[in-house]
Amino acid sequence: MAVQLLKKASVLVVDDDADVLTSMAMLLRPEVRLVHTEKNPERLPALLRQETFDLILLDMNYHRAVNTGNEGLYWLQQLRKLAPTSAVLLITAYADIDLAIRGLKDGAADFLVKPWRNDKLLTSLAEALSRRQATDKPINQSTKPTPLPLLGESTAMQTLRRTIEKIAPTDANVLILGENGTGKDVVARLIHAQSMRASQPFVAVDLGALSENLLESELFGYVKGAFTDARQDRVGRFEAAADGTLFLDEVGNLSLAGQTKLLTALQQRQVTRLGSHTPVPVDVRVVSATNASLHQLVQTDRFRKDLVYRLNTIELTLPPLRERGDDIRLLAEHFLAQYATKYGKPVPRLEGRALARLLNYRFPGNVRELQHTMERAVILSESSALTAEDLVFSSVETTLPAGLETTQLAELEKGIIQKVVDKHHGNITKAAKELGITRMALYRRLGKYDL
Ligand SMILES: Nc1ncnc2c1ncn2[C@@H]1O[C@H](COP(=O)(O)OP(=O)(O)OP(=O)(O)O)[C@@H](O)[C@H]1O
Repeated sequence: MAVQLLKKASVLVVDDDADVLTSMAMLLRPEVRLVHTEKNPERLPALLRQETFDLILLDMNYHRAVNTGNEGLYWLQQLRKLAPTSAVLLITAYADIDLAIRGLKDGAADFLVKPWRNDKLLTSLAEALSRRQATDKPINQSTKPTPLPLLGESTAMQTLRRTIEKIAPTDANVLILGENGTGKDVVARLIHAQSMRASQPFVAVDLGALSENLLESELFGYVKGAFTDARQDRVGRFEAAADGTLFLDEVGNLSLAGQTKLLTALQQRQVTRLGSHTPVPVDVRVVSATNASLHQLVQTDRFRKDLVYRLNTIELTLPPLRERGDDIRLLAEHFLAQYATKYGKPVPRLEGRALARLLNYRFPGNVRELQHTMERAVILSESSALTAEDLVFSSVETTLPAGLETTQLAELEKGIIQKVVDKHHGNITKAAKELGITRMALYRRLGKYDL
């Protein structure tokens, strides 16, 4: 049945690598009804106005843009508007699996890791088609992926959920603070889903991943001819989010120049595309998030106070996972069940010593780190019980002896930072990633400890 579906399917492959397009076309042509390849994603709007495809294979990395894959996420969002009935499969490099998972949350049907296995690719395509038929409705319908649940029964999480219920419908701008992986993205989506704008777009922009010169064109768009590569008009994220919610992630990473541009757009409630002189009014609700201490950045003149006031009409702070008590167990069991289902295994029982290890660990990467730890453990576990040995943490584990003094803690932190930075030969981005903190936070600590 799945094979028959595939035979009738029309497939669009979008990748700026001509070799990939050629090999995809060769592989797919005998298996499907029609294959169309496209090297330039900018041409998608025109193409999709004329033709519909059952499946779209979308590469996540484009060489022309900064290689963060966000170009891929951007096009995924566009595809959900341009081709809401198509199932979109992402093609990604192994290192970008997190991004692909984000893509799944944003409505992609599945993802494939390069280099792909041909049989696996065909199976994924067939499965995406049958899922699409089974639901009998567009897979990527509208711009509203169902928000993920915000789990947790700790007092902090219960209060947070009540606050979200209260503030979501108010249209006030919300600033979400919290360490990496504490659930800021989940909260932003929940606010949108519970707001009056829920049927309108939710558009996320990762400001931490945008270089200074891309910032304006990404946020405000451009008109044809604004710069060499601007071959046609393109809307920016502000306009794409019109009447909906604009989620500014990692807002603490904005340069001062970027802050001024953002503030002007928010104050005037309008944007001017690069190369144009005509401002366009836009009505967006802004939800922003950062793991930096914005207030500290304000004190040291690295973040504009007036911009903070624009963003933080309501301020939410997500507690680190290590302060959420029994939520660690609750979330661990949730992820165990989730990944056991995903990988077709029976749900393993969490052994007492494994739980103790989880409760003792600091989780610098918070819920995301717990999630990855559980996924890895499910994949690797070979018995019905998950033992302490099955847990592999992605950063250095520190079991703190009782009664440890603050100075000792600082020494310990210094030692860990030194170790991880050395391990990555001074590569701050990689070291910060392993430590589960932002680059800025790592720089601050390097300064603090004189490293
Ligand atoms: N309370 C929660 N319940 C269930 N899943 C959660 C919860 N909090 C976070 N997660 C999951 O943990 C992962 C990380 O969450 P999220 O991306 O929202 O964190 P974040 O604070 O935005 O991270 P970053 O600062 O790195 O952007 C996601 O997969 C999310 O679904």
